[in-house]
Amino acid sequence: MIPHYRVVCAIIHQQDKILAVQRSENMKLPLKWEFPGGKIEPNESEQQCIQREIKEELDIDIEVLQRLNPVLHDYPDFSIELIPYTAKYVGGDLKLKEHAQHRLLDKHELQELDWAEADVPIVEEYLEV
Ligand SMILES: Nc1nc2c([nH]c(=O)n2[C@H]2C[C@H](O)[C@@H](COP(=O)(O)OP(=O)(O)OP(=O)(O)O)O2)c(=O)[nH]1
Repeated sequence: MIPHYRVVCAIIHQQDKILAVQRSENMKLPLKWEFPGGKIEPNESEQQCIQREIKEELDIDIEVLQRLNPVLHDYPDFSIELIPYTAKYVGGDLKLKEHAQHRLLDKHELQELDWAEADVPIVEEYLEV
């Protein structure tokens, strides 16, 4: 049986820009772009998870806004339910703890990145909102 993960990610707006982060070479899905977030821990709500992960990975504070449609995706060695939330940057200096780099992009630039496969439908839905 391959593992299944429930993962929450945040589409964070900072003024008119959206934050994307690139996975490091030593992570799974190396160098793919994603929205910051991570696996839900036992007894944790989706909103608690996203607040915790954003603090751990980026050391910034966000206000969580709206839940978008989750995506189910099968990678060759694991499967995920990826649950996106829109969010607003509220403060703190961004420090990357795990990722290779970050970019703040205009909405129309999002499709130029090499996204993790599970993120592709999320980017597409977000561009329609
Ligand atoms: N955080 C995040 N993870 C994503 C996205 N898209 C996507 O396929 N994933 C995958 C990558 C990871 O395997 C998993 C999220 O787990 P995680 O962020 O806690 O990853 P991790 O550090 O545990 O990674 P690893 O140690 O297992 O290599 O979901 C996304 O947009 N955001």
